[in-house]
Amino acid sequence: MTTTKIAVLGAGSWGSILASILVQNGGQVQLWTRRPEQAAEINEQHTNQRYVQNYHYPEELTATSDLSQALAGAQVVLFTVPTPVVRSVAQQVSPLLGTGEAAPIIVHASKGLEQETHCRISEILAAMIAPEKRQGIVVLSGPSHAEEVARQDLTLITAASADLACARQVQKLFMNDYFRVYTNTDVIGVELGAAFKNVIALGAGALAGLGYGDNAKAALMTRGLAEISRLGMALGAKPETFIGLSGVGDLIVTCTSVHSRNWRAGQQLGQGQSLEAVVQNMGMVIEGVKTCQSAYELAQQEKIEMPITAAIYHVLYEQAEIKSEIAALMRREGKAELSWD
Ligand SMILES: NC(=O)c1ccc[n+]([C@@H]2O[C@H](COP(=O)([O-])OP(=O)(O)OC[C@H]3O[C@@H](n4cnc5c(N)ncnc54)[C@H](O)[C@@H]3O)[C@@H](O)[C@H]2O)c1
Ligand SMILES: O=P(O)(O)OC[C@H](O)CO
Repeated sequence: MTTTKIAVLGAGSWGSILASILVQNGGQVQLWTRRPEQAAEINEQHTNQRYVQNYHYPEELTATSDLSQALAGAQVVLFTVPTPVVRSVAQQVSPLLGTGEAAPIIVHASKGLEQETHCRISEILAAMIAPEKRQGIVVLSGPSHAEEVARQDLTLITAASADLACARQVQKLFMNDYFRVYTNTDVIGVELGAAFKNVIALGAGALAGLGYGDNAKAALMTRGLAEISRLGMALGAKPETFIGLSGVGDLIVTCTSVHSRNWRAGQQLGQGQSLEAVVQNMGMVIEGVKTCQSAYELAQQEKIEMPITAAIYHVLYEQAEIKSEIAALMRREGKAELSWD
């Protein structure tokens, strides 16, 4: 069996742990970080303390701050940088890729929408990397906190692509006894479920920060899923994708786990901290903050009712009080639960 050469771009919590799985599964991995001192820590100490505490990376994992070295001969290129920088990283990557037979499969595992354009990440990658420089584009998504994957807790995710053969290749690369991957062809649904659940998780954290209980959490998740599905379907997603791993699965984990940066950010907002302080103190990406603006604007554009997303937008971008937004949501006129009733 030949070894697959893989470049993982972005050495934060998710990129470094996905790189670790790929090495454990026999891949030859180059992990790229823009910071040479982080590459040195991973190569020499086999740690990445700022992002994943108390974890020892496989000694075969090599990190580099040289992008051309990371990409040399790569058959698979996995983007794991935060959504706001995907475009600029892809712009640096594109000239360094081979063409035809030498073109890699492009994979991404980021969860957001570009704030200014509302683009999904696969749309950004397709725009920045010419068709002859890629075999296909695959999205990896699902309920998966890096901290739990690091301790080899059981994790199930989805590899979605319009090109099912590429999705299957990526599935094979990642599958092992604790990490199970399903394929899906609904790229739009998988990417939108991943992006929008982060917005709802901010709300779930805010409820917890204010002291609300499990009834409120379940209500928010259920009505949040209704919003995600409504907007997702208007944008071309298949409804069944939202009851899968990248939909309700990821919504559950992000709205209920203390590992979630989005949930923790919401909790801190609920406890009265300012958004600026929360973002500054997190030190890691909180995708839901910027994606909330895209979701809000897309809902207006598509004329889709998304009252929870709108309430979160008002809190994040218009300095609304969380309690007044909750009161306004509760006082909305009575509705039928299902839109077809
Ligand atoms: N952490 C998780 O458990 C997890 C799980 C699934 C998906 N994701 C998604 O993966 C993506 C990355 O998340 P993360 O948790 O690894 O974030 P993180 O904040 O832990 O790490 C982000 C990494 O990107 C790097 N980076 C930032 N700007 C950059 C730039 N301009 N050029 C190059 N590198 C840059 C940072 O230095 C850092 O190493 C997000 O979209 C997130 O939603 C995360
Ligand atoms: O820490 P979060 O909130 O970015 O969530 C991480 C993953 O998306 C959970 O599946």
